[in-house]
Amino acid sequence: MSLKKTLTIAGSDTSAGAGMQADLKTFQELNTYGMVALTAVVTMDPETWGHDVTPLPIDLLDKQIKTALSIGPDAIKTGMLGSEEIIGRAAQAYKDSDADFFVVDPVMVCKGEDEVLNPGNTEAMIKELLPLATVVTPNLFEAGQLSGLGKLTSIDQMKEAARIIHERGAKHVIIKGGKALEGQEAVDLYFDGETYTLLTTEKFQSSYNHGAGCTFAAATTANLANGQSPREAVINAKVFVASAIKHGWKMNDFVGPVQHGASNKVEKIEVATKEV
Ligand SMILES: Nc1ncnc2c1ncn2[C@@H]1O[C@H](COP(=O)(O)OP(=O)(O)O)[C@@H](O)[C@H]1O
Ligand SMILES: Cc1ncc(COP(=O)(O)O)c(C=O)c1O
Ligand SMILES: [Mg+2]
Repeated sequence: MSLKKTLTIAGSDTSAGAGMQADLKTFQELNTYGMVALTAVVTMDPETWGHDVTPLPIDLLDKQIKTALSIGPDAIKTGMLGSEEIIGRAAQAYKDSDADFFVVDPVMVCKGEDEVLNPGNTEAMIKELLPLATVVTPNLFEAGQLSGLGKLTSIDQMKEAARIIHERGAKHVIIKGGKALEGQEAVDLYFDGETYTLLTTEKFQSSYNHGAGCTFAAATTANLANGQSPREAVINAKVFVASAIKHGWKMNDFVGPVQHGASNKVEKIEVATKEV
């Protein structure tokens, strides 16, 4: 049987835990043929690990998308897009493709929420990406922005945010409580337009989880391409990422990436589900 093809439109994280590197590693672990159209390159200052984002020329992105679409991806994922123009290109790429699935990881900032957002990007994601999304995978902060509710701190607020994001066109919404939601467990909320389901694992160490979000969305993309329903795809993506976080490792004094292959090679973490 031939492999399903998965395409990420995303940035390069030179430290290789997140971004298109995480996507490709995950696509490979989950038995798809992973492809990339690169938007930007993120480099780090070795002394401070301060991030520097260098966008690629837009015509180079256009050429990559044209090449990748000619190969025929079955599912497309977006990661760091960075500008309204690129958000528009990602939306158009999905429309121009024959892909059946579009997974939008609405990356707004790399880590934390202390950086200034570009409000134009959020507006463009709401207008151009959400109406096309098979699944959208915001973290707590991004869900607050996409819903317009601001800071979210409870499951009830996450449900309200998921309802609004669904109303804005995303067919399936998963809000990652993850490391940001208080408590002993890592809780994500899944909404399919009818039912709210909590997906829960133990909360593992939070120091070495760089790339968790990208890995989760990439696993969802590969699972959809391989025929899983959106519900199965997100549950199994959480198995994949929770295992990767448990076995995350210290890279240097600043960062530790998840271990993308842990679910296949070390252990599979169980995910509990509960309707709320
Ligand atoms: N410390 C942790 N232990 C277990 N799971 C976690 C932990 N931190 C995040 N996760 C899970 O990893 C996935 C990615 O979430 P998160 O790290 O919040 O995303 P992002 O990297 O986009 O901010 C979610 O399924 C979340 O619940
Ligand atoms: C290129 C790129 N994309 C996406 C992200 C977001 O990563 P995460 O999976 O931690 O949300 C980062 C963070 O460093 C990045 O460098
Ligand atoms: Mg993220």
